[in-house]
Amino acid sequence: MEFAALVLDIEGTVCPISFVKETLFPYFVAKVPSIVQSSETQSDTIKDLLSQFNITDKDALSAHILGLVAADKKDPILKQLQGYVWAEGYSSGEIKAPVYPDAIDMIKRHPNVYIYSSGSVNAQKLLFGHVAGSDGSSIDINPEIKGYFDINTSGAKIDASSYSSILKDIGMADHPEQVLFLSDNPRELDAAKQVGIVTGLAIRPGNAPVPNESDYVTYTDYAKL
Ligand SMILES: CSCCC(=O)C(=O)COP(=O)(O)O
Ligand SMILES: [Mg+2]
Repeated sequence: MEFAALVLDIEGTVCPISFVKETLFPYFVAKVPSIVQSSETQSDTIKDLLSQFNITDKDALSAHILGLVAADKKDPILKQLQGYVWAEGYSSGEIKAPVYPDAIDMIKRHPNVYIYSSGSVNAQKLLFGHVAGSDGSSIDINPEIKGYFDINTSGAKIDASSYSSILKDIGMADHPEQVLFLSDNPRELDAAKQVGIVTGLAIRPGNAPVPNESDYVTYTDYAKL
């Protein structure tokens, strides 16, 4: 096996960007106004997250949250809140995650797979716990994943220090050259490369074009990983 550990981004790497932008985000956006308006009756977790925005006026709070989503801000409070709201959609069966079949195979095949996404760890576990099967069923591939990292546990994905922290957490601080990080975002790859991690640029339908694509090792599928 070429790499001792794989660290995988989610959006644009193991599932299409369209799933996040056209399913997950709209589901959340549709729920925000009613959740904010009825915040007193929400779970303690949601109440606590809403209070962390420090905006008391409900209309202003809704507008703020919706603005963060529209701008695709990787805000740590927003990202946690989204996970709790998506939970309902996953458990009702309304949301199933279209993880690429070759990504599922890679995750099942490789013994040391870790996830690092801006989506919260809670949201990551929901996604991998409700993967769309070819027969319309929902598959849980969490047992195949060794660990999860997000911007709360490890920091922003464009900061090199986040990758140092992950290397330490997965016991690979002395062997970054044995770790492969896959992402569709070259800024994330550049940050990981700074600490010696090997990087791979995911090229998938719907991903943003990367003008300097030839500077990266590219993967259009994960059959060889
Ligand atoms: C649990 S994935 C939800 C997707 C999401 O909220 C997001 O911001 C995707 O970011 P990524 O780092 O996976 O590109
Ligand atoms: Mg991504």
